[in-house]
Amino acid sequence: MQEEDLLDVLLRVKEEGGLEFPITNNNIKAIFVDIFGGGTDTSSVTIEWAMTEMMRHPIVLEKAQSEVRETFKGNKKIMESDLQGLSYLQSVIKETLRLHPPIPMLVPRVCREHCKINGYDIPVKMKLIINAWACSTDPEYWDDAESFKPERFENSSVDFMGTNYHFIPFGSGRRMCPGINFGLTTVELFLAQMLYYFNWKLPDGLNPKDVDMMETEGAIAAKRVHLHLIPTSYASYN
Ligand code: HEM
Repeated sequence: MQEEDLLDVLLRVKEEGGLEFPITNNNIKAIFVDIFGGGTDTSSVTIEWAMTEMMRHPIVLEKAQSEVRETFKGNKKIMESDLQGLSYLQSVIKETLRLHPPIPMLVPRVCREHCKINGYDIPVKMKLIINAWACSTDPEYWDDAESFKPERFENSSVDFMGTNYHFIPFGSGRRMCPGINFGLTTVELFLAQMLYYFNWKLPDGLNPKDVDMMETEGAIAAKRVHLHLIPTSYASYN
């Protein structure tokens, strides 16, 4: 029997009925709009920034590529179920999300209780915007905060599950990103495949230091100028 996908499950639950709040077709459509809206740009932007930072830091690229090629030596395909033990690549992804959180200002909040922060009174119902990027690049919490150093996450317990407030690329609290595992797996699988199957070069002898690092304006911090790279097939995988 064919496995059910998410749409099958939602339609089945709707048909079975018996829920206190029945699911409607409109609810199902809204869920898919949310998933596509929340899940596409965020993941693709993270992949592009990760590749950009690796191209700017050839030693990091070499280390991540060696890890992937060593782990999958002789494999023709890399499957999602094989993604274990790529600890350096995971540090590269964390460091990418630290410097380039795709939604740097998170989703706005409304204050439920009066509070005081740094001497400022925040009244009830005040709209608040949290700058996740400022948190994850704050020199008070991060050594050499503006440098791309995946090694800082090796042997470190800091993670992005929403309780280390200096690193919240997926937000925190009840509106935290529900797609965190899906997003991370997509990014990791894509990067592992790119590093495994291809060698990468910047075009026209471009110096790594000269890669454009400007961001677009808006809710999503994408790369203003897309990264252009030249891939060559890595023959040893077959
Ligand atoms: C690298 C990938 C991703 C990043 C960095 C990311 C980041 C975020 C952030 C920062 C928020 C706001 C959280 C807050 O304000 O506390 C958010 C919300 C959300 N994300 Fe993601 N996301 C990613 C992937 C995904 C994926 C793959 C999906 C779905 C398949 C998804 C679905 C959503 C949804 C539905 C919300 C709104 C949640 C709500 O308002 O209750 N995200 N995401």
